[in-house]
Amino acid sequence: MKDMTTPGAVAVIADAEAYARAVQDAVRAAAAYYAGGTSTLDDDAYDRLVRAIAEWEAGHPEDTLPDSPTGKVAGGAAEGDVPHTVAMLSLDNVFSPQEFTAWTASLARRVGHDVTRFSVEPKLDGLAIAARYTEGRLTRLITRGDGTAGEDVSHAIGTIEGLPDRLTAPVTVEVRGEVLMTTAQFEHANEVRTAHGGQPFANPRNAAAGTLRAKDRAYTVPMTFFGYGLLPLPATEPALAASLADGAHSDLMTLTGSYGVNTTATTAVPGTTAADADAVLARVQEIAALRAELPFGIDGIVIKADLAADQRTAGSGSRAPRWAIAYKLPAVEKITRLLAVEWNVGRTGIIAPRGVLEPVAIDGSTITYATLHNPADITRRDLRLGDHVMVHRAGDVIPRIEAPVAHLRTGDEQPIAFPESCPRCGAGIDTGEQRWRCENGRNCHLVASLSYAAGRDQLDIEGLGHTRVVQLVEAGLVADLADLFTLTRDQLLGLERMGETSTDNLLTALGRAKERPLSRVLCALGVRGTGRSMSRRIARHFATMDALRAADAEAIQRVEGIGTEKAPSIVAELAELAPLIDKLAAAGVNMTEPGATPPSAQDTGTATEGDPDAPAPQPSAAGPLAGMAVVVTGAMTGPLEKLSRNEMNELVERAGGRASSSVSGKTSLVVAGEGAGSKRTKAETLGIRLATPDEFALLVADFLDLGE
Ligand SMILES: NC(=O)c1ccc[n+]([C@@H]2O[C@H](COP(=O)([O-])OP(=O)(O)OC[C@H]3O[C@@H](n4cnc5c(N)ncnc54)[C@H](O)[C@@H]3O)[C@@H](O)[C@H]2O)c1
Ligand SMILES: [Zn+2]
Repeated sequence: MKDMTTPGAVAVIADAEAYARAVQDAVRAAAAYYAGGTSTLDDDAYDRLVRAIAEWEAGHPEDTLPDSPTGKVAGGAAEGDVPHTVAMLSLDNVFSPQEFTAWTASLARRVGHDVTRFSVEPKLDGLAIAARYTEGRLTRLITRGDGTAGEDVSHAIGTIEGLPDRLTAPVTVEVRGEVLMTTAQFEHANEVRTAHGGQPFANPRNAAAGTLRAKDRAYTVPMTFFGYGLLPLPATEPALAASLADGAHSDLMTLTGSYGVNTTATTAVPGTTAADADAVLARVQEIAALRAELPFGIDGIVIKADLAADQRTAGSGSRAPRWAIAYKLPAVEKITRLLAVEWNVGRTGIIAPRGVLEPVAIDGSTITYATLHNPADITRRDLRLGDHVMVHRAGDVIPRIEAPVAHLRTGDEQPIAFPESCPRCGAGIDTGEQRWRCENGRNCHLVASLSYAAGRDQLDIEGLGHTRVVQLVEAGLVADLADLFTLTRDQLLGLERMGETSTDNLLTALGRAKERPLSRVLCALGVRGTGRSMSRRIARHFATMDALRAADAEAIQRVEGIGTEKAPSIVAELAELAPLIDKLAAAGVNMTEPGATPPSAQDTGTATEGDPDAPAPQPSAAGPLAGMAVVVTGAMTGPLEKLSRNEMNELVERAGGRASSSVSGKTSLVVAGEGAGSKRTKAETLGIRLATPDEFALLVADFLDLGE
């Protein structure tokens, strides 16, 4: 049972000792939950635990512990010293239309006839409170406590919207209802609380519970009340007392509203009445559908026999009335772990953190990401990597991380690193606002793609660094890759810090870039799923951009490493890039791969002849590496010293081989330079041919200076 505190752990109780521990865990969780602390369990986990406890108790009634949560209001975790005149009970639950229909049938048996008037109200997710009015004046606020007595929280009078200090009539009555925080109130409360150095609350319910019970706080934060009960007090005027005792629930709510108190009737999903189970279920669906848009949380729908006579006949148990039921909606909050934080750059340059979660099922879908709003929010909530976090997801709303469950920290949690430069384009970050923004703003994406295209492994345009790219974009001279190649001398000279020499150097570099092989151009275009080596393979296979663009998905699949999934997306992306490719070609950019020949008609996939199962044609079947899979590892020396790993791979492919990064049984040759480690060892174990950089240079000597 050690796992009991682990969220999501399924509780199966094996023996008396495990049972005792389960009871203790549940009592501790409930105590935190009702006091506004952070429970280490989400509601589903708590409910599972209590169900397991109840199951064990059913088999061992004589061993049931007195502090067991079963059958008690608030699981026995709350208490108080102000007695209630009438017990304040909890509610039993149903989870499906079938269970609900079964409940109405059992209710009908109890009262001796079909109930023909139900009230249907949202189940507000806050905490129950009794508000005592003496001659129209609010005199006392009491929590539900253990159901028979609650805690006096009158200090909160005046901080709860919808619960006026004075009623519109001088009546002596008790209004019962739910105190909650709306989403807006919750956000405000957490801001105020953290500004005072406190830990943020996990969720609005938690915040309402904590706020209501806190005395002598340096600040107050507003909450909201919605009434769902009206009863007489000992001092109530007898005629009123009698009419309250006999009033239908829905009529009492109308009366409560007329006193000036908020009721569920004033919510976006007002309480209504329904004549039978089908009508109730239809209303349940309506309320459930609106859940995600409500300005406050609901965790279900409460259905009550509306007429006082039916309520009286049905009666109540020790924990819940028999004339009312909660139709529970799926939990929208679960506890899971925060594994990593990613920083995504949006269209306008906003840099937003996103939490990567240990996958968790919430309301039928598996959640793996959740928004973290902004960096200030992360700091404010003191979130760390590895933290258990409460994740909230309702409807189609983007899941969000609410708060860390600080109790579950092990000490291994790590601080979350904030980026120092834009993760997409590398520019500085404007951190002046809550939401961080790339200094390139809307140009971020363009700057990033141009900088990438100009990079050493792509078009290798010397002198076109990040700053220069930003300058060109900001001056409005370049709106896409092709614009680079039509820049004029005058345009460049017109830029700040751009003298004659830099201008001429850049123009020369651009001229050289136009001559790069097709593989480099493809890579520069940044087609998804085609990195450097894939671009090389495609270029060698098709030899010309025209041949490539004429190819359909089937033809593209003939390139080794391109499967049925990648092929169509490459075709689609090339079609999307068509205007840019045309523009590049018109600007004089080379669109052919030296040394390669276009596939013959039967290889384009459009022809009907040829064996469709034939293996992909090997690139440059003639080279010394024809048909070989080559892995390069370690530092190159001798004539190969200056070559980057990418250039080495290009060399391999020019010589007819296929460059690969990992050693396997299919590897034909491993070029092992200085400091080659595990790949060399693996090659030796597998008996794969090894070559030193010098040996390899000799082998491919004819192809060595073919490049740029
Ligand atoms: N996470 C934890 O550690 C933990 C611990 C204890 C309890 N819980 C959760 O609390 C729930 C059980 O709590 P409970 O017994 O306090 O209450 P409940 O939520 O099951 O139902 C009873 C309560 O519903 C409220 N309510 C809202 N709208 C109402 C309406 N229109 N009419 C009447 N009542 C309305 C009242 O406050 C009433 O007391 C479970 O869902 C459980 O998961 C969680
Ligand atoms: Zn950027």
